[in-house]
Formats: sequence, C-alpha cells, structure tokens
Amino acid sequence: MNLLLQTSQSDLQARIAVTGSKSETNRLLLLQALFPNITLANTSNSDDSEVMQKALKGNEEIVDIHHAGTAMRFLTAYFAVNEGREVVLTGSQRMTERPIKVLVEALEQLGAQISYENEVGYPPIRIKGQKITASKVNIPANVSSQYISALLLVAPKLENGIEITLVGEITSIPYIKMTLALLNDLDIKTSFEGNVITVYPKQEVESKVMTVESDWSSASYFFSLAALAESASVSLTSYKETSLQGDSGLVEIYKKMGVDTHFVGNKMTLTKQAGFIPQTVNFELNNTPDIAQTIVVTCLGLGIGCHLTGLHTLKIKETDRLEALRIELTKLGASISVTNDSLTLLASDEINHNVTIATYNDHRMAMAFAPLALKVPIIIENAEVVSKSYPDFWNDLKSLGFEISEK
Ligand SMILES: O=C(O)C1=C[C@@H](OP(=O)(O)O)[C@@H](O)[C@H](O)C1
Ligand SMILES: C=C(OP(=O)(O)O)C(=O)O
Repeated sequence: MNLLLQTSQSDLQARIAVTGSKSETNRLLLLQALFPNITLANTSNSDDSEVMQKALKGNEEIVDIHHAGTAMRFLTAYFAVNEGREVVLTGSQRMTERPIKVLVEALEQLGAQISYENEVGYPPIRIKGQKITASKVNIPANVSSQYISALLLVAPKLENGIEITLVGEITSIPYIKMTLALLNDLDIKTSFEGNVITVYPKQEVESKVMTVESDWSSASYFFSLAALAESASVSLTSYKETSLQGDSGLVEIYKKMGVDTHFVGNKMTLTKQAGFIPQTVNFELNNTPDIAQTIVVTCLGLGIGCHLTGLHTLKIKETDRLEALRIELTKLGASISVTNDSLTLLASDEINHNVTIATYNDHRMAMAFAPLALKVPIIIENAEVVSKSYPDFWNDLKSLGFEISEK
C-alpha cells in the first residue's frame, strides 16, 4: 500500500493516546513468562510485541519472530536457559542479516548450547535449553545493547545470577538502564558499577501490576510535526517527565528546533514556539539511535542543516538506515553525506514535491518522512510497515487533519 500524504493544515491541534513502549513491553512480557504473577497494563499493540507474546505462549519447535530485534535477542537468552526445550529461532529475511554472534558467544560462556542453521553468526539458530549455573560473562558492548538486556532479563532465574563485564564502548546505555530499572521495580537486586553489571538471583517476586509508559520513539513523529507546523498544540498520553526511555531526550533536542513540551499529570503537550532556530544543529545520538531518522527529516523540513553522530548501530537495524536515509533524502533534493557512524545534512530551502519514499521494511523510514507532508505532498511506499511499532500511526495522523489516500 502506497499512501499519498498532503495537508493544507498549518495549525495542528489534537489529543492522541499512544500505546505502551515496545521496548518496555517486550522486557515485561519476558519477565512475566518468568514470573507469572505480574500483570501488565498499557502494553504495546505493535507487531513486535505481538510476536513476542506469541513466541512466549506457544510450544512450537520453530519460533518465527519476523522483524522484531528485541524478540530475537531476548528470546535467544530465554530459550537458552529453558532446560529441556529445543527450538529453532528465526525471523524475516532481514533478521537473518542482523548479527547474533556476540550474544550467542556470551551465552556459550555460561554453558548454553546454540548452533547456527545457516550462516555462522546469524539467525536462524538452534537452541537446546540448558540448566545454567555459571554466572560470569564478558561481552562486547558496542554492537547492540539488546544482547546485554537479554542476559540481564533471564539472570534473576539463574541459580547464581549473573556478573557481566562490558568490553569496549557501551552503546544505547539507556536501554540497559531501562532493563535494570524494571528488574528493580520487581525487587530484583542489581548493580551497575564501571563496566560491570550484576543481577542477583530471585526465584519469585510479589504480585504486581506493571504499567507501561507510552512509547517515546512513537512520540518523536509528533515532535517533528510540531516543529514543521506554523502553530501546534498536540497532547500525547500517557507519558512521564522522568522516563525510563532514553528517547525522552526528544524534549531537549526539539527545544532547539522550536518545540516546547509541557506536562500536566501524564499528558504532555507539544507547542510550537516562535523564535530563533540555528542554521545547523549537532546531536550525539549514541543513547537514542531510534530518533535519528525523525531528526534529520525535521531538519530538512525546517531548511536547516544537521550533523548527527553516534550512529554506528543504524547499519544493523531494520535496514541500513544510514544508506536508506542517504538515498531517500537525496531524492527530495537534500545534500546529505553519511559515514559509518554519522550523517551530515546541509541547510537548503528547496524540497522536491511528490517524491515516492521507499521504506525498506523499516517502520521508522515511513513515519519519519510523513511529517514532511506539511511542506510538500509526499508518497510513502509500503506504508503498512508502521505496524512493527505503531499500527495506529496513519489514523493518528489523519486526526491531525492530514489527507491520506492510496496511490
Ligand atoms: O533494547 C531495546 O528495546 C532497544 C535497543 C536499541 O537497540 P541497540 O541497542 O541495538 O541500539 C533500539 O535501537 C531498539 O529499537 C530497542
Ligand atoms: C531498531 C528497532 O527495533 P529492533 O532492533 O527491536 O528490531 C526500532 O524499533 O527502531
């Protein structure tokens, strides 16, 4: 499905309920499988959370998690320590190109039995669940934080817990801290000192309702819309001013691009502020890789340049996001260059009309480019990809007065 997006709205007014964070949900689903007396509220309705739930509930030998990176990584650890069960864990074509070796080798240090069905280092993998008693493990920390979260999530159920030594620069740290915070919420003891993380064993937890905060990565598209509108007052629920999600860094980032964020209870309202916006902005995004696409498209829409760094993980996400951005922004007339871990966009006032944006099976390509419809009509190819994290995205965009038609 290709969608043509256009709008004559210059003032954006809406109140939108975004569903729960997929990162928090997929962690809590795994924890709920380990500790069935916890109850979850405001869970994500994303495809990634649905496949996670299905995989945890099912009893099949072949478990297919489609495009869901968190499900692939978290379930690798889950099945590896699930004594007596054997599964083949696989996913979409792209998932078979996303590396898993770092996690497999860490689990092997603990005594796990995992083999590769096709290419060494990549899914699909065959996992024979073992009883794990070892607890010390070293892991490279600069490829994906999801490998580390995967180990942390299963750790309380291991006889001796876990002591992880992180090797090298640590990427996407807020996601590791989110995992530890959720464990702490369940009264599971942890420590993170220097480059060593410890999780202490805990066989049972108290019954508890865990309410998921709404998804800040999904909120990013509304920050972008507010920045590109003439005027805006967009309210989003249910958010916290102090969040476990690193993408809440959006508030400070978009302040520099003219968006003010105001909290009343769990409702945050984004308003467009008149005033000075710099000709170029610089952001280091090692802590918040998922909002890089949103930010660069906002800059193009504002006619300003940007230099974004800390982007080395983008190459192994749903697609090579740096290359995808380079190709699609160039079609729109932008001057953009990328390296392995950075992106530079030059300021320019021109944006080509009626460009068809390819989405590369990447939900964030579709959603990041959509706000540009405030400036030019734009066509989003395979728009259904948004369901990976945000199935209601197009309906919510309509509620802001966008005209959306099939093309
Ligand atoms: O743990 C998580 O929930 C996530 C961690 C990040 O991945 P990396 O650690 O691979 O950067 C992020 O990009 C992804 O969308 C979700
Ligand atoms: C990178 C993402 O997801 P995952 O790695 O879990 O597939 C994302 O949602 O942007």
